[in-house]
Amino acid sequence: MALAGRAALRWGARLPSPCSAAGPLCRPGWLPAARSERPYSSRDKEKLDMSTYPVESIRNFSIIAHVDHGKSTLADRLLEITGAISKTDHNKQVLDKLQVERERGITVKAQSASLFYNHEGINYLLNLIDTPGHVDFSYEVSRSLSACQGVILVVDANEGIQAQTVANFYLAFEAQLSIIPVINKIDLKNADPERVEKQIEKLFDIPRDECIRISAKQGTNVEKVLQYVIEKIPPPQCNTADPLKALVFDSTFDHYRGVIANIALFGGEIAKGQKIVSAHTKKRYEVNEVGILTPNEQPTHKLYAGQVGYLIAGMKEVTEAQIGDTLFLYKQPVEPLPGFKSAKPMVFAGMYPIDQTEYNNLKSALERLTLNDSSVTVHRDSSLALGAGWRLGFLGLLHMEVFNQRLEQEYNMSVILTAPTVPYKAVLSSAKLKKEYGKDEITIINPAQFPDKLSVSEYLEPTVLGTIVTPHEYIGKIITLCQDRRAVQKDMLYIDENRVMLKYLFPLNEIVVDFYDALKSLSSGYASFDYEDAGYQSADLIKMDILVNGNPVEELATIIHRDKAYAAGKLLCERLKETIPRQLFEIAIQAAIGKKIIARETLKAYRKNVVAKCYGGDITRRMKLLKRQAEGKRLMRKIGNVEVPRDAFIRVLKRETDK
Ligand SMILES: Nc1nc2c(ncn2[C@@H]2O[C@H](COP(=O)(O)OP(=O)(O)OP(=O)(O)O)[C@@H](O)[C@H]2O)c(=O)[nH]1
Repeated sequence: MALAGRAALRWGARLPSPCSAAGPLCRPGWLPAARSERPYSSRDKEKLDMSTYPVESIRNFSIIAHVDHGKSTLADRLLEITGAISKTDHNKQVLDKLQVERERGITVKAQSASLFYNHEGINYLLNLIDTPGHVDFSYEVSRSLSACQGVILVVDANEGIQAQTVANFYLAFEAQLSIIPVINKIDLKNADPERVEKQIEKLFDIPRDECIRISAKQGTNVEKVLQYVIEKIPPPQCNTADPLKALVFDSTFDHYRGVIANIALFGGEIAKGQKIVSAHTKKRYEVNEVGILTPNEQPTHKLYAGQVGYLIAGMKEVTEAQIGDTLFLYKQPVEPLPGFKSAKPMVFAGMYPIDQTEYNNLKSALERLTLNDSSVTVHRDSSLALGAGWRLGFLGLLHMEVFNQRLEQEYNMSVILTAPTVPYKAVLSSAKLKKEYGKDEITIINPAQFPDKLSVSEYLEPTVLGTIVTPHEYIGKIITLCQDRRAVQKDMLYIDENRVMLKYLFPLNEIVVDFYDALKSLSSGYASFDYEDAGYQSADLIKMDILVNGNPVEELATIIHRDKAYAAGKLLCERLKETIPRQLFEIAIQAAIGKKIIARETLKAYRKNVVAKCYGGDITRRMKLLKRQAEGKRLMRKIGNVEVPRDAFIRVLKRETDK
């Protein structure tokens, strides 16, 4: 079932059409004023006429904020005020459609909704694009912004400006969008909107009297937000008389209808039956359906310049509706709009079926899920211990966890994920390797590909510029944590008397796994963190192998900075010792760099008491049994046949053991 359809069933979101309001689905809570402002439709799926909304009446905007500051709650209120959804408890966070979003209370995939609103006698079409707040999904934020002329910047009245508030502000500022600062949660006991206004003025140079104080939860002042949207955000600058120019800013996959592309029209109009061309792939399509999201799909006769909606045109894969692509009419080419930077995977991990007989099912689940999430990269891979699988690239660790959770929940697949690694690089010096790869520099996403030091002139590691916002009492501990993670301080600024913003250059691999957890725990949850790509730097990297009775365990190999190898090797050996069951012979668990052993744990033999029944009488029999047991042990050691149950590796590889 389409996401939109599923959302409608589960949360009762529906259209405020006159007919449905009187029908059996009718619930109290409709806002009568909103009904008359909406273009007439006698049935939900009947096509709407959007020609009554000229460019001047359109406002395209996004809500941006630090995680949990209340974007989705504010979006719900805006949807209620404009009558897009009914005011019931079932309609909490309507734009968070995925099960994982509802369970984790985070927005993963940006969603849009067209709202109809009458202000001072004029009907407006307000296109709201909800965006995710977590750092892993900032790629979604920047592409949502490209379809907007303004943003509502939501800041929690108690927490104040946080790391992602800063990052999101700059995304909007650099895109030259109008910014409406909104201070949310003023109903909280500890709310201090005045302090937050001062922070906004100091950091973003926005006069404090331009901030709106609201409670999205209770609906206080939310109408004022809509008023500001109309007054402060300019309408899009475009013309319906121009040739069609549509920006694809998102796409989803529906099993029945193929790709559904979210588009923003920067010129012209689009309707069913028109032939369109993708500027990126040069492929031609015939439009099957256009419409708006209310937030469910609502077909329209046409979409006009300035409007935001969806398009279905027989595209079979999400890659055909490339995010950032421009669509134009066949034989009426236009200058393509500037595209976006494509999503760059930051974290790679191997993925294997728990049982190899599940390989094909997992393959098709992966294919279907990646159709909906084009930011995941997939390459086939295989491992001696885990069999055939894939190496996947994710935007960050949360993205990896969310993807895994979606595989389990939406496709009923349980998988093994190997230890995450970041994309390292090696500048090759060996002529042989250069010839083999056809280039001088290679990216290493799998420790198995790590080239030997002798064939490399330099290893490089990815870095990020991290922003930390914290109450000042935690600064000391945070600075120690950052230094421990090999980070270099770049800036430090007091945003008010007791809040500090720190900027650090981090090696990416030092923050991907548990940095955020460590930061949260040492600041009692008060410090926030965000980061952006900062290129590569030279690093003393090595490949660390884990050996079990002298045999390397391929999937436990990691690429690591030399200074960190000893501690990491020791930890892995200890963990393995805990997870491998004792056997009839002794097991050596070692961490090694090349031939050099850097850590060792010994798992003592489980000494089966083979002579227990001999009552000390028959010495010959006793000796014979002991000899046989020793032979058994030697044989096992000799062939290195350590019986490690599969789930022992899984427990070591899975991140739960990191804690
Ligand atoms: N007291 C109070 N709580 C609020 C208010 N607005 C939102 N909340 C609560 O704050 C929490 C986070 O709200 P969300 O709307 O999910 O936040 P978000 O910014 O969309 O979060 P992400 O989607 O994860 O980025 C929820 O528990 C809301 O109920 C408010 O005005 N007052």
